[in-house]
Parts: sequence; C-alpha cells; structure tokens
Amino acid sequence: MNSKEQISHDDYQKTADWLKSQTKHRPQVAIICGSGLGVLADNLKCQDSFAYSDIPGFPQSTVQGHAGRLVFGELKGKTCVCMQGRFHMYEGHSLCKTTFPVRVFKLLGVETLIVTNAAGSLADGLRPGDIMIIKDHVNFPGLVGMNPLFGPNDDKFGPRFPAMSGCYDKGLRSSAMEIGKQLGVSELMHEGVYAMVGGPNFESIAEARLLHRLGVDAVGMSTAPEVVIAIHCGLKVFGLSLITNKVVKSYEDSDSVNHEGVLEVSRLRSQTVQQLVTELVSRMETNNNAV
Ligand SMILES: O=P(O)(O)O[C@H]1O[C@H](CO)[C@@H](O)[C@H]1O
Ligand SMILES: Nc1nc2[nH]cnc2c(=O)[nH]1
Repeated sequence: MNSKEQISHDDYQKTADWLKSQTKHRPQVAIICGSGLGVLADNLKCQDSFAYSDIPGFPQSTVQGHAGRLVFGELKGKTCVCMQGRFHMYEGHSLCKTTFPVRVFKLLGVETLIVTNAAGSLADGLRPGDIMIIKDHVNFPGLVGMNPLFGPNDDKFGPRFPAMSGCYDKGLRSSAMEIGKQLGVSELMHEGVYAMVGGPNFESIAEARLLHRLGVDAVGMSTAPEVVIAIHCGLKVFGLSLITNKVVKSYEDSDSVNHEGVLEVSRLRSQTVQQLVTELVSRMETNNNAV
C-alpha cells in the first residue's frame, strides 16, 4: 500500500465525466453496500450498470460478497448510484483509492451518502441480525495518521481541517428509527458507535475487551474513511451496521467468527435492510444539483 499516493482533481473528474458520458442518470444519493448487502441495488429501476473493471480509474473489488459493480437507477423518485462492493484498506488499496468513488459521486452531483457494513458487536444488547444506526465512529487508522485526507489538501473538495462532530446526520438517523418502527422491526433497531480497525484478521479477545471498554458498540474494517471524505466535501451521511456476529470477549467462549458466517447473516437480513434504505431514500429531501 502506498499511503502517500495522490490522486489529482482531474483524475476524479475524468472518471465522473466518463460515467456522465455512459449514463443519463444524475444521482442525488449514493449507497455503498457492505459485505453481502449487494441486493440493496436490486430495487433500482431503469438500471445502468458498470463493472468496476470497465470504469477508468476505479479500483477493483477482491473480497467475496463484494460484486464489483456500480449500478445507477431510480429509487422512489430519487436517482441513486449504488456500489455493489467497496474497497478496504486491507486489500492493499491506498486510502485515497479506497475512497475514490466518494469524490467521483460528489462530482456527479450526489448530495447524500448512505454507507452500510457488516460488523461484529461488542455491546451486549446487540445480537446477530440486529441493525445498528451509526451515530458516531472511531476511525482507528485515522487516529494514527492513516487518513484519506493525508497529503496536500484539495481545496476544491473541502477545507484542510474538517470537523467530524455530528458527521452522521441526526435527521436521517431519527427517520431510520421511525421507519424501523413502521416496518415492525423496532426490536432489531439500535443506535451506536462503530469503530474501524485495519483488519483483515478479526479481533483477539484482548482487542475485543479493549474496544468494548473504549465505548465501541460494533467493529468492522471499513466505512470511516468513506465518511471522512464525504464530510470533507460536504455530503450528508447516513450509516448503518448490520450486526453479523458477536465479537468473542471471553476466554471461556469457544465461538469463532469467519467471513462465510458474516455473509450468511448479511444475506438473511438483507431484505429488511433493503426495505429500510428504500424507505429512507423515499423520504429524503433532495435539491436538484444535477451537473
Ligand atoms: O465493512 P464491510 O465491507 O461490510 O465488510 C466487513 O466484513 C468483512 C469481514 O467479514 C470485512 O471486510 C468487514 O469490514
Ligand atoms: N473487525 C471486524 N470486522 C467485522 N466484520 C464483520 N464482523 C466483524 C468483526 O467481528 N470484526
């Protein structure tokens, strides 16, 4: 991984221009699908879909459960773009490559970013299959200098020192909790703090205990860099974690986590997440910033 890699404004623009030349859709909302959550794109009408390998400048997905396709379409009166597959730092991408699509979305006119992920729970009240609306995050790689904003600031996207307080939009969070009630799944719905760790290994028991003590509710290996870049360029952000496993915190517990198990729980709950996201998009207020 080259953490010093820089991507120029022109590089983002070239990819945005290429996409604009290939589709008539001008998205207002972007959705990043977490592990096993690619079905979130299935509700989009009048789809235009592109393999990441065909999009100039796009990185490639290498993780099972991340198809590697960008899907444009209409969802409940809003134009959306959906990433079926995200990029993780542990795949070897630099953080600016990991977050490359978010700036491209900004250049396409996107106003709101929805991030979803599969995560392990540390909080006792969070069970596999639960949905945690992200109210805040701990960006562990960011705290030690592994930040997608590292390097010269691109003032055309945002300021040198962006604030991260209130980065997960309060209105969208309460709207999601309300929708959960209306869908009859309130017992699954929670709010909490997500922490990003580097991965790709899952947590040791001592690491799990440390995260728990620090006030982390759920842990994963993604999301925070995408959110930092989104906030930096002025996007509204909504995030949710689908809890796919409990993180083992006891030396007496013989449970163990693996990626196949994560994908299985994601798929079992993906319809509910899809309904929730669809309804949230339908209720969103958007301007028409089409570019
Ligand atoms: O965060 P998403 O992409 O949902 O994926 C999560 O699931 C994988 C581990 O099973 C890791 O990549 C973790 O970050
Ligand atoms: N770090 C981490 N990422 C996950 N993604 C899904 N489950 C987990 C987990 O338990 N730990």
